[in-house]
Amino acid sequence: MKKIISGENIIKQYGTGGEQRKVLDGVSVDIHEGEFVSVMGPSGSGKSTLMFALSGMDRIDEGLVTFEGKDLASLEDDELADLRRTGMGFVFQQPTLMKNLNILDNIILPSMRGNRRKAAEIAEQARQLMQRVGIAELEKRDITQASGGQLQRAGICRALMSRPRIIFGDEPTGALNLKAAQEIMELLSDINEEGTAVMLVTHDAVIAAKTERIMFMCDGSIVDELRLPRFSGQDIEERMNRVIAKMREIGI
Ligand SMILES: Nc1ncnc2c1ncn2[C@@H]1O[C@H](COP(=O)(O)OP(=O)(O)OP(=O)(O)O)[C@@H](O)[C@H]1O
Repeated sequence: MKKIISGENIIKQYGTGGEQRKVLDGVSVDIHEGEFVSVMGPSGSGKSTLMFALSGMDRIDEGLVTFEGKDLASLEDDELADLRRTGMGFVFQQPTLMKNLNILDNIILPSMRGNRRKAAEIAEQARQLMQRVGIAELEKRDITQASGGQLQRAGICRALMSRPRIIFGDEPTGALNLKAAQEIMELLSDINEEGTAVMLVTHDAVIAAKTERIMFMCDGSIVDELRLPRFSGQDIEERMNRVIAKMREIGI
């Protein structure tokens, strides 16, 4: 499988002078086309920092991160922003939607910037995505008139507008109730099955157990990894037990 993102010996530190602390301490990781990956680990172990480093949201101090062979450090800020906008999609715990826009406009807004496609074409694509994720009827609604799960679906539509190669999700189900979280995971799994790689950061063993490759982080390093077959919807308990057993083995 072709690599989409490759990180080699990534070091990221925070602080100044003698107070510097390596939050990523020489992490190497590859994400391949179509992979469904999650990152688990204790709070503060560096999961979000790793996601920010691999997606170019944050500059690293040492090491190398490439996206489809392109060294992110060689890109100017606007080139990096362009690459993120066209090649990557982001889904956070709370979708950052604007209060003065309806849901459709929120979804299409980022696509209107620097895009030569016609507005009607962009809106049509957004409508198709809304249909696809089951929120077609919410087009004109204000964001205060939708549930957390519906807003997260809108956030996913927005992330999919550029037809990204990879979706990064930082606790994308963290603010949702169990049913909405399950539905969002099913949606991400379907999107992944259609060919988009997905990388999630999660604290939740049930979420991680639905992915196919779980990386475990501890103190700024990836200390272990568990590979699982594609989730069929049947064997969640056994998968969770494997995740939990691995966490016990590592001691996290
Ligand atoms: N901008 C920053 N400045 C200083 N320290 C930071 C900054 N961002 C993160 N850190 C520190 O880096 C460490 C790793 O943070 P990170 O958010 O990557 O952890 P995490 O594993 O995602 O944690 P959580 O599960 O709690 O979200 C933490 O100790 C955090 O306080």
